[in-house]
Amino acid sequence: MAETIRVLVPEDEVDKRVRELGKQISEAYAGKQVHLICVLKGGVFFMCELAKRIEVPVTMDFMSVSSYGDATASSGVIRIAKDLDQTLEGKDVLVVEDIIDSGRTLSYLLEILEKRNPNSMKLCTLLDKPDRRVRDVKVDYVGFSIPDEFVVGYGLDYAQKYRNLPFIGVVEGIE
Ligand SMILES: O=P(O)(O)OC[C@H]1O[C@H](OP(=O)(O)OP(=O)(O)O)[C@H](O)[C@@H]1O
Ligand code: HPA
Ligand SMILES: [Mg+2]
Repeated sequence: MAETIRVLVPEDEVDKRVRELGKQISEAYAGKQVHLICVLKGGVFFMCELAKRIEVPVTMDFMSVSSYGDATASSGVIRIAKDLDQTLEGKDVLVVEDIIDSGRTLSYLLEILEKRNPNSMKLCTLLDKPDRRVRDVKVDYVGFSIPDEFVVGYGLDYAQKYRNLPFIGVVEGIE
C-alpha cells in the first residue's frame, strides 16, 4: 500500500492552539524574559510559531538530538548532534518540543539541562502521546493529546519527510 496522509489536526486548529499557548505563556512569564530552547529538528516549526505569539521578551537557543532515525519507534539511544550555544545559568528556560512519545528524549534532555542551573525550567510540547510513555516526564504546556498513531507535519517527520506540512497528519500505509 502506498503512503498516504490523513489529517488529524487541521491547520487552523493548530494555529489557534499555538496562539492560546502563547497567551498562557505570556501571562505565566509576565515581567520576566523567557529563554526558549528548541529541540531540533522536530521542534523548529512549533517554536518559531509559538515565539511569535509570546508577548514577553524572548531569547532562543537550539539543541539537536535524535533517537528515531528512519524508524517509527525510538531506538532508545539519544544522540546529541548539536549542544546549546549559551549558558542556562539563572535563566527562565522553556524547552519547546514537537512531541513527547516514549518520553526518552525529554527525560534524558531535562536531566542534562537541569544540571546547568537555570532559574526555572518548564516544558512545552505541541503533541503528547501518553499511551506510549515509558519514561515519566512532567509537561507544563501541551497543545494536543493524541492517540497512539505515527504523526507527521508541523516539524514531525517520517524518514525526514513531511516536516513541512502545515497540519498534523497520520501516515498510513507504513509498517
Ligand atoms: O518521546 P520520544 O519517544 O523520545 O520521542 C520524541 C522525540 O522524537 C522525535 O525526534 P527524533 O529523534 O525523531 O529527531 P528529529 O526531531 O530530528 O526528527 C521528536 O521530535 C522528539 O524529539
Ligand atoms: O509520531 C511521531 N511522528 C514523528 N516523529 C516522532 N517521534 C516520536 N513520535 C513520533
Ligand atoms: Mg525531535
